Amino acid sequence: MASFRVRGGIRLKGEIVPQGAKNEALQILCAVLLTSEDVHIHKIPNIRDVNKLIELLSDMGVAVEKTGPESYRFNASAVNLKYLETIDFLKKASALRGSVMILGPLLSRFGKGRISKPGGDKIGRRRMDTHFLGFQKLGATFHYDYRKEIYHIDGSDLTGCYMLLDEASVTGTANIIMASVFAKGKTVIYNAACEPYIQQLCLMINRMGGRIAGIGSNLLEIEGVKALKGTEHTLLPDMIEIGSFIGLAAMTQSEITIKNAQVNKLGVIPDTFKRMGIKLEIRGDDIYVPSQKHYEIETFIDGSILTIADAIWPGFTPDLLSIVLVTATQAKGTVLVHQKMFESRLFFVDKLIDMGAQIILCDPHRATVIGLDRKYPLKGIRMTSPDIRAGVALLIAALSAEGTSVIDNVEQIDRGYQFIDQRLNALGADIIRMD
Ligand SMILES: CC(=O)N[C@H]1[C@@H](OP(=O)(O)OP(=O)(O)OC[C@H]2O[C@@H](n3ccc(=O)[nH]c3=O)[C@H](O)[C@@H]2O)O[C@H](CO)[C@@H](O)[C@@H]1O
Ligand SMILES: C=C(OP(=O)(O)O)C(=O)O
Repeated sequence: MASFRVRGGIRLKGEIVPQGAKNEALQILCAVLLTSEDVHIHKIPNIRDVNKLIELLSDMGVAVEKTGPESYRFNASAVNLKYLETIDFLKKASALRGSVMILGPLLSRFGKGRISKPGGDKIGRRRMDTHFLGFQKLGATFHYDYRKEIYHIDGSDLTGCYMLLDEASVTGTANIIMASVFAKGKTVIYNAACEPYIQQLCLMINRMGGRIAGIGSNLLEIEGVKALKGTEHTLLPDMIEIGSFIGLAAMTQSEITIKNAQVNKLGVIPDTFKRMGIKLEIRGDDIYVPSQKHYEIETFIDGSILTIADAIWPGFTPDLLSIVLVTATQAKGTVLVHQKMFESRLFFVDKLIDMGAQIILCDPHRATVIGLDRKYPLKGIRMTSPDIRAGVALLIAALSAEGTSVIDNVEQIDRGYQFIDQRLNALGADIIRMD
């Protein structure tokens, strides 16, 4: 288990380029299974979850060639379906959440798929009903082996249909889109997730010869095609990393320019941080965050306490609420953070409270933060990173704190943030990785 030793209280300065998006990468990598031709992908982040998925694809027989520092070429013309029967496959697939999205392409191209219960953050119940209900509507049969925790899916003759998803699941929507690209006739998916990464997946499939309409909305229409060809695809910058850098800059009074942020794809993220009083300047496609001693959280127009809550896109992503929460600890004012989607994602606040933050955990979904307005700095402590985003929230807290902190279990952070210690040290931070 690796740890970070962090000396806090240093102001950072400089430019940082966001990595390619983790959650887009996981969808796009699974989509290489849809064709026997080459798929060339750029801006692939060098992070644990993505590397594990690439390794899994390679073990499945996908030819993987690294063509540049952040580029890979994939060819899935010789997928070894026998590998899906092995313990090794089940073990590797269950190491991350994103692996669940190999099911859709396997089902549509080979008529069957199999996967063990996927991993990912332990942030509450993470059901997958939407995925399997969608596959079943297309005509697939589904079987769950409770004892072994293995999902089996079969269906060589999928037929397009109308379906209203029970919830706008992100990975569920990606899976059903990929399952339906070769289905006979038209598939209509209503209540589809429509975040930029899903849009990117649809655009990529259309470049491969797919016929998806309604991209960007929650009503997708997919005309089945016989086959898909190869393509080239560049991932978007990671919006969660961008939001994390905004919070980091505010907390540490740093002057940071986030380069090439594709600002028009960030939805309400910049405005949400602005409502916390953080000054941001959009300069071309960069986000400039000046060094700010104070930032004051707005109230609602009627004077009541601001609530920042997650919602499906175009709402505010749940993956940034831990960052909002930590950033609020040094703001002036009060905010209610409402994590509606996940039920175990706010428990990390006990570490922030130990550091001196004023937070009331109202219930598993809601925490009220009373900002300290820098009257007292947080104090460095030893802590463990419980999940990827809480891990980065703790890192931000440690960077702003007085004294030294140690964060254990930083493998959680490495799941989603590429060389974060080195990249922040390049801006002046003092983070030492201890293996
Ligand atoms: C690999 C990947 O891409 N992971 C992301 C993906 O996970 P993932 O696709 O697993 O998450 P889902 O969108 O399925 O659901 C997330 C949570 O929100 C709940 N829910 C979802 C939709 C809805 O309309 N109502 C509702 O309550 C679900 O029950 C679940 O508890 O999307 C989540 C929600 O943006 C992100 O936190 C994860 O980082
Ligand atoms: C929850 C997350 O990841 P995963 O779905 O892979 O667990 C996340 O990226 O914040």
